[in-house]
Amino acid sequence: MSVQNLENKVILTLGSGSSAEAILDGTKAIRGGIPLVFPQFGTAKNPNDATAKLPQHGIARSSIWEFLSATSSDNKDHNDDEVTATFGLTGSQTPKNLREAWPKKFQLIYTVSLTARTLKTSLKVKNEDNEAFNFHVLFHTYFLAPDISKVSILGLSNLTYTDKVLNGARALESREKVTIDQEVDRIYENVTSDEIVVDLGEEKGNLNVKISNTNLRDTVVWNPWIDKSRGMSDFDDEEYKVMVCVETGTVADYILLSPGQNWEGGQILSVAI
Ligand SMILES: O=P(O)(O)OC[C@H]1O[C@H](O)[C@H](O)[C@@H](O)[C@@H]1O
Repeated sequence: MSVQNLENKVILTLGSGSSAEAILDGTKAIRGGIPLVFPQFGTAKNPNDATAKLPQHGIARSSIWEFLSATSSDNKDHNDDEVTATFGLTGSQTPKNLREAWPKKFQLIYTVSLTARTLKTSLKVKNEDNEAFNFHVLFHTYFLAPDISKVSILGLSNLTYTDKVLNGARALESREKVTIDQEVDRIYENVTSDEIVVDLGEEKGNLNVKISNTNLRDTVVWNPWIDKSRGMSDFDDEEYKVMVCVETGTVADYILLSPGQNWEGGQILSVAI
């Protein structure tokens, strides 16, 4: 496979990675791509948390964002070309039910940059409220893979994880390569390696995607497997065989942001060739 083909494949993988059953009319978050989780991952554990009334994964993935800008660079070596788009969301732009559930004043700026080999996504959070607030953030990236039995994830060994499939049991990852042959839903904490590698097990030459991050602490690995897939109306029953989510964020603990302060974090997906 040539570099160009490999790159096309990556773009195709990332760009077309939504479920055949995904709902695209805005009534539900799209099951694919990179849904943005903010300010709550899952649902709040504690009924006293300020985010306790929010639905699963919060506000950002089911709000309509405002397009802010687009820029592109045109270099001699087109491999260096970069296209960047920014999008904004404020508390007043979120659907009424979500605004009422979490009535904080905030501003989000989401920046997406694409080069031949990389996809960068970065989120800036500004607290425009009078009080500090807590939030989680997560880039819930779906990867399309030819065959889940050939997928492995590197860079997670020796990390402590919370296993949501086993009711939140905690354990230490001993494997160099994390593979998937059953339902997996784990939060790996304090990911010290700047580089997680998702080996998608391409048949003609391996397709590896490297994930590096800025200012994020945890990595979630998720595959719903057979029963959960059947229970999801916006996911085909067989699609668990061709996908994995490897999600970069800070979700084990909240990030506390004081009034007037900014926080920024992001991920870079790159083709490791
Ligand atoms: O079905 P959704 O709300 O999109 O969530 C999909 C999945 O997201 C994360 O990976 C969570 O760890 C899972 O527990 C959850 O099932």
